[in-house]
This record gives sequence, structure tokens and C-alpha cells, in this order.
Amino acid sequence: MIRDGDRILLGVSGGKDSLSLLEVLRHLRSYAPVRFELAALTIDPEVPGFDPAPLTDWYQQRGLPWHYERQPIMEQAREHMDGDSFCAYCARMKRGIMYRLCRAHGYNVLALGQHLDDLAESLMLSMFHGGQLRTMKAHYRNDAGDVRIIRPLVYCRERQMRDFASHAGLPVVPDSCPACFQMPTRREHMKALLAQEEADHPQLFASLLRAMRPLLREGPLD
Ligand SMILES: Nc1ncnc2c1ncn2[C@@H]1O[C@H](COP(=O)(O)OP(=O)(O)OP(=O)(O)O)[C@@H](O)[C@H]1O
Repeated sequence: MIRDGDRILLGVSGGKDSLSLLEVLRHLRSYAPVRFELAALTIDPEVPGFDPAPLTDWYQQRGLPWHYERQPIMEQAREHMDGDSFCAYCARMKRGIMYRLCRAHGYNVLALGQHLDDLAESLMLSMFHGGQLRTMKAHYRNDAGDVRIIRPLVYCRERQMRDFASHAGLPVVPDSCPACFQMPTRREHMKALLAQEEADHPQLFASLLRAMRPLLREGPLD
């Protein structure tokens, strides 16, 4: 996923996954056989109770280039959302900000923190409710062709990220988005369903990963 000379912008929400990925990539930079640059972007969607601002101190202490973007996404959703769920609207708005920052600062790669559990849940949701065999891609190019998107944690389990974040003492910002929080989503339901199944079949996620492999990459990357 990472090539010599890449300039990577990592989206860091302050959750355990993206913060763990930041640590992993920072460490990787010190011994990887390829040279790459790394910067963090945190988007503050200005939702009540969610304060990712302390992350900037952490970036500074580590001498990491960082960007902090504030946008009242929830307020904008109330005015402009049509037919979407708030979460879908928020994700689209954040992705727009990420691409804009990549272009403005010359980052050719956008890194995101989704892991195997996220991909498995997306696959099931897509099959159950969308009638399609698809999930999030591990490595692909955006439609405009100027940014590669990578998800380096796609082979990791969520519980590994939780353990890593806790052992490394990462400054995880609790997710308190009222919209994500209040309603039990289909995704939560799917997570519970997979956990129940995994309790009886410990190889479940290894099997799901094998099934998803052909779906993880899309189109030419060069
Ligand atoms: N507010 C944000 N600022 C920057 N990047 C974000 C933000 N929200 C999400 N992302 C990026 O998108 C990925 C997927 O987002 P998602 O909402 O599924 O995760 P999350 O609940 O924010 O937590 P985590 O950081 O633990 O993945 C994140 O891992 C992160 O790379």
C-alpha cells in the first residue's frame, strides 16, 4: 500500500483505530524499506460533547505535521441533508474535506483506520440490505484519480486495536456524537450477529477475510 516517496495524510478522529494506526505508521517510518511522509488530519464536526482539540498537543509533542479542520457538519446536515442518514452525510462531508486537504498540501495518499471487523460488517450490510457483494476497499484510487486511499488495518481485528490503544496509552477521544450514539444502527446489529456467530465458530473472520479478498482492491493503481 505504501510506496517510495508517498506523502500520506492520515485521518485521525481520535478513536482507538485511527490513533493506533498513527502510532503504527510512525513506527513503520523508522525502519520501512521505503521513504514516506506522514501527516495527520483531524476534522472537528462540531457536535456537542465531542472535543478532539487535545489531539493537537499530542501531535505537537511528537513533532508530527498536522491539520485541524472545523466544520459544523451536524448543523449543515439539518439544512442540506435529503433522504440520507446523518452518518452517511457526515462521512461524505468528511471525505470531501480530506480530498481538499490532500490537494491543497500535495498529499497523494489518504490513509483511513477501518479494520477487518468494519469490512466484515460492511459486507454483511451490503448483502443483507443492498443486494450487492461489496465492502470497503483496502486500496484504490478516488474517482478524480489524484489520491490513493489505503486502509492498512484491514487484516487487524478491532479487539487488537482496542488492546493496542490501551497498552500504548493513546489519548483516545470518546465518541459522543449524539446522532451515532442515540440510535442502535444496523451496523451495531450486524456486529452483535457476527460476535454471536464467532463464539461458536472461531475461524469466522479468517473465512470472511478469504471471501472478501477479491473485493478489497479496485481498478488500476498506477
Ligand atoms: N473526524 C475525523 N477526522 C479525521 N478522520 C476521521 C474522522 N472521522 C473518521 N475519520 C477517518 O475515517 C475512518 C473511519 O471512520 P469511523 O467513523 O468508522 O471511525 P471512528 O469511529 O471515527 O473511529 P476510529 O478512529 O477508531 O476508526 C477513521 O478510522 C479515520 O481514519
